[in-house]
Amino acid sequence: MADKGEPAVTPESTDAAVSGVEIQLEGVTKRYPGSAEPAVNDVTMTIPAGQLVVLVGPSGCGKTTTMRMINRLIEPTSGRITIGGEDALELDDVRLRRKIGYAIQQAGLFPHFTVAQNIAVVPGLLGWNKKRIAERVDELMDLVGLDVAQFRDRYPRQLSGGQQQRVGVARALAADPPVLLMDEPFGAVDPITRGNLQDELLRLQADLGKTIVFVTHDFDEAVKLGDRIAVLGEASTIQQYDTPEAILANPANDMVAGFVGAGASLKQLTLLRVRDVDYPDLALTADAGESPSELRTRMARAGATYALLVDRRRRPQRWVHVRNLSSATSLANIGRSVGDTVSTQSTLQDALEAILAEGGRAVVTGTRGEYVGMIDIETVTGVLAQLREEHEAAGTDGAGDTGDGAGGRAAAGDGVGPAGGAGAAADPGAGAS
Ligand SMILES: Nc1ncnc2c1ncn2[C@@H]1O[C@H](COP(=O)(O)OP(=O)(O)OP(=O)(O)O)[C@@H](O)[C@H]1O
Repeated sequence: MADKGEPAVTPESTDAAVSGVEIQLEGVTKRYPGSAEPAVNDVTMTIPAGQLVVLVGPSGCGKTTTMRMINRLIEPTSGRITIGGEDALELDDVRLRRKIGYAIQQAGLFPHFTVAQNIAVVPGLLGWNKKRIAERVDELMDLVGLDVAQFRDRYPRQLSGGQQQRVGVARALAADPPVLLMDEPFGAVDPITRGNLQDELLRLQADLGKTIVFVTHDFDEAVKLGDRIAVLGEASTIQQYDTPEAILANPANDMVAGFVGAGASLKQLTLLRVRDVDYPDLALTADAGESPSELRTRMARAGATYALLVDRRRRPQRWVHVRNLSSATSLANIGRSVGDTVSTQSTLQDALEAILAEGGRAVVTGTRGEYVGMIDIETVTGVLAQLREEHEAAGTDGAGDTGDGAGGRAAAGDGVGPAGGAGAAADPGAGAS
């Protein structure tokens, strides 16, 4: 039988060297002239040093206004903002530019400046010498994945949207500020480029450990990027400020639940990887050199209906059913090929897709593509149940999707092998490999 033990959830820690500083907003309000209602009303929040905090909320709720008060592009009407303990209002322009990088949608590049000149803007304002600027430009282009020789002297119009965004991020990082403000920086690019830019930002942040305030109205982007998410309502009132896991498991109110949307439990699966959970090593493996009769004996002894054929490097090749063996003279060409596999690096969301495509369980491969185990629907639903329990114990009642439908299906098949095959459910003890 498949192992029904509680899956251990052990998300890896992200121990970047922190170069960021804490930002505090205390009772910050912005009233635009002529408006009866404040655009931002009495916001108090702490953005911890070295974390990526996402401000997310509906259009017009005041996200941009809140962010732009941090770098004083907008002056607060009242309240206090400190950056690394210093009052933002008391920072002069030079210190402000050194401390805070700023990246916006469509990059906001100067069209008549080359890539290098765009990246060099802040270092130039700070009075760096030419050599130091040139070195920094090269270093940053490399950091954001732009080939120096190819792109240095191009103009923004000669770049794709994604390349422009990379230049925008490089420019924001130019003076190595501890704080980075990013206002929908990936809002104007196609979904694939957007996913790549998000991955790169996560990679960069793992190295840089900046304090990043990131504005978006895309909740999925917030879940993917945020160490913490602030869900904002009208006039930037904070509806919930917590980790993505906690918000997905326990939306604080109907507004947050609406924003989280359907499938909240399933979204949590993007936060965990296969290597974070216990998946059983259940398949009985064989290589093509073994004789069919030997394998049949081993399968009978283990009570297995299916065996997994692996190549010399233990990479999964095909599933062989016990009934394929009676007439076979060799294992070379029998069975059917292993379908979607997942790696230990895959997210549980990707694993779930493979499990569903494979009818209940999927083969897990290690870093060299070798067989390391099987992950099944019970493992995934067990993780969801455990996350829910943890968050229910910690907080308010969950308002999201419970994922019970998938849990109901999980009880159906215990056999090891390509589920959906008639023999799969009758596989009592495939423990050996
Ligand atoms: N310069 C301004 N003068 C007057 N009202 C403004 C000004 N800038 C923004 N507002 C108003 O303040 C409110 C908040 O705007 P803000 O741009 O901060 O929202 P947002 O959440 O960033 O919106 P979006 O997601 O659409 O960019 C809106 O009602 C907007 O109309």
